[in-house]
Amino acid sequence: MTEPHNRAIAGYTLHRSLGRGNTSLVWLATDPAGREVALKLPHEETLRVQEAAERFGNEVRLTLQFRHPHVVQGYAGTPFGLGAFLAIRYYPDGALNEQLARSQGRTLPPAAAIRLLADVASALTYLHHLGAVHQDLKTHNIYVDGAGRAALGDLGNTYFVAQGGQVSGSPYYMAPEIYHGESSSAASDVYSLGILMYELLSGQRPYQGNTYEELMVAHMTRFPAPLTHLNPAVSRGVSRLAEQALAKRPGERPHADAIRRALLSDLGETPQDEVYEDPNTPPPIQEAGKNIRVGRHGPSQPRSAPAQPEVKPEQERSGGWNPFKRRK
Ligand SMILES: Nc1ncnc2c1ncn2[C@@H]1O[C@H](COP(=O)(O)OP(=O)(O)OP(=O)(O)O)[C@@H](O)[C@H]1O
Repeated sequence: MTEPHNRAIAGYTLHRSLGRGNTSLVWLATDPAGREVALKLPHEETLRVQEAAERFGNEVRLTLQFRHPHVVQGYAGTPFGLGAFLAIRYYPDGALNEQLARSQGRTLPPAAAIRLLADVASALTYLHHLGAVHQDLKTHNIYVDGAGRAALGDLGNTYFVAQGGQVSGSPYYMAPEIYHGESSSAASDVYSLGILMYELLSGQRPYQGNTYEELMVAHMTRFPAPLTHLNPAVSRGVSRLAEQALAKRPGERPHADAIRRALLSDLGETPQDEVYEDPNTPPPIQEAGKNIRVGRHGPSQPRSAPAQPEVKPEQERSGGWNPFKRRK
């Protein structure tokens, strides 16, 4: 795909367009250090509309601020203005929804799916530890590397709960309380993770609908078939966990970290505590048998107030009916 661009970012060489989202056009580029990156350039329309510009700025700031092995790594960026951009890690296979589309309906082997889910649960554990909510967990926003490890991206709608932010979400993944008009929370992210568990382990989303209203009714009133019925290779424990994540009442859902631990146990591993670096103190010396540091965790700088994320319709990229028009 070669799409025209009229903005050059000093030090970056653009090679080809990787994809187009609602907010930006994403290029494969070489950065000043000679590294291949995915370079997000906001559309002109994004820069013109204040809410959209703030959403992009929010994504830039939080992506550069957060450091976690399962959150897409940000390298450099400028949040606002004509020179706005975000350089992030490049994933040659694209987003998970694109990878799944290429697999033509074949489900991932359960162990591979559970590994991805544990990685995403780990990313959510980190965000929730910081007091943030992602709000837009879905296959479009997950990237998988060549080793089969997942990272959560697209922090445009992420905000710190204590500071407030606009509620948003994608109808296939949105928790019942969000349909009711309540605020997002760690529990509503966990609900979206429950949807993702169904999707990756059974090959289908648990709730279907031809309109926003049908989806709303499904999320609020229906209960999906046990995952073990849809895929006998899924363990009872994981099947039960997915049901708990989809509890209608937010207070009845497990925390992301409990899901992470249960998924790792299902893989036969002993889950360790995640340790997050305090950016103001030097890293502690790790003792044998104690907590394992799994990466450069913790914000890379003291947290600053994020811009209020924009709430806007999301494009249905596959064409046809667009259930995302009625986003909250
Ligand atoms: N890090 C990456 N590595 C490889 N491809 C990427 C990467 N980031 C984005 N892409 C490609 O670019 C497309 C558009 O990216 P994305 O959905 O993040 O755009 P956006 O406009 O910022 O988001 P939104 O549509 O949610 O506003 C993706 O579907 C994917 O094909």
